Amino acid sequence: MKVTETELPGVLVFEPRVFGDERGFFMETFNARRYAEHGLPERFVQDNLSRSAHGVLRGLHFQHPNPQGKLVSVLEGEVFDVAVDIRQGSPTFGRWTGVTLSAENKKQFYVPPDFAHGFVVTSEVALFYYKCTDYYSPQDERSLRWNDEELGIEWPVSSPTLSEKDREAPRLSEMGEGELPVYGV
Ligand SMILES: Cc1cn([C@H]2C[C@H](O)[C@@H](COP(=O)(O)OP(=O)(O)O[C@H]3O[C@H](C)C(=O)[C@H](O)[C@H]3O)O2)c(=O)[nH]c1=O
Repeated sequence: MKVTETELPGVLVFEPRVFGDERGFFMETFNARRYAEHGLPERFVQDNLSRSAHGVLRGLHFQHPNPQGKLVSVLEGEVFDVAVDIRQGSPTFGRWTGVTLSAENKKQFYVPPDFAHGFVVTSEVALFYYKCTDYYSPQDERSLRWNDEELGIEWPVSSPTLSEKDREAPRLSEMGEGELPVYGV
């Protein structure tokens, strides 16, 4: 398995080994012991699957408190996936990193707890599958504006389809006291 670090410490790209033959292919999509060797928690407690059409952007979302780490992948189609460091006091606070995930490249992206996460669909349809290190906690769910100028995320889709919640999300600078995680805590 190939593991690539990004410019944000802890945000990693995984490329699992793929065994192809005349029947098709086989790959292990998760192995707690092996992924823990690269710093991931062994405990993932919830798996999610969403299906979206071209141009749909889900995010930027995070839970605070009770943050979720997410190991994300694409089973059908292609997305541009983004992680944002929102930890107050972090040396990379407000920085983002993105990666193209697709059924074809079979890449996985690890977004640690206390990072905001979102993706936009760049294929006709995308099936988005991910593992979470903690449970969904609706009262802790927060949104961050996808096109916050201070983040400057270079989304490959200029006019995405958003939920009302995401359309109305605040900018990072508009987040109130206690709404953001603190680095090192
Ligand atoms: C996330 C979640 C949602 N729901 C329910 C709540 C709503 O009635 C419905 C749709 O939720 P939402 O519009 O928040 O779904 P997404 O926009 O895909 O949200 C996700 O999108 C970005 C990419 C993320 O990283 C998060 O995992 C998550 O926030 O599913 C649940 O029942 N359990 C869950 O874990």
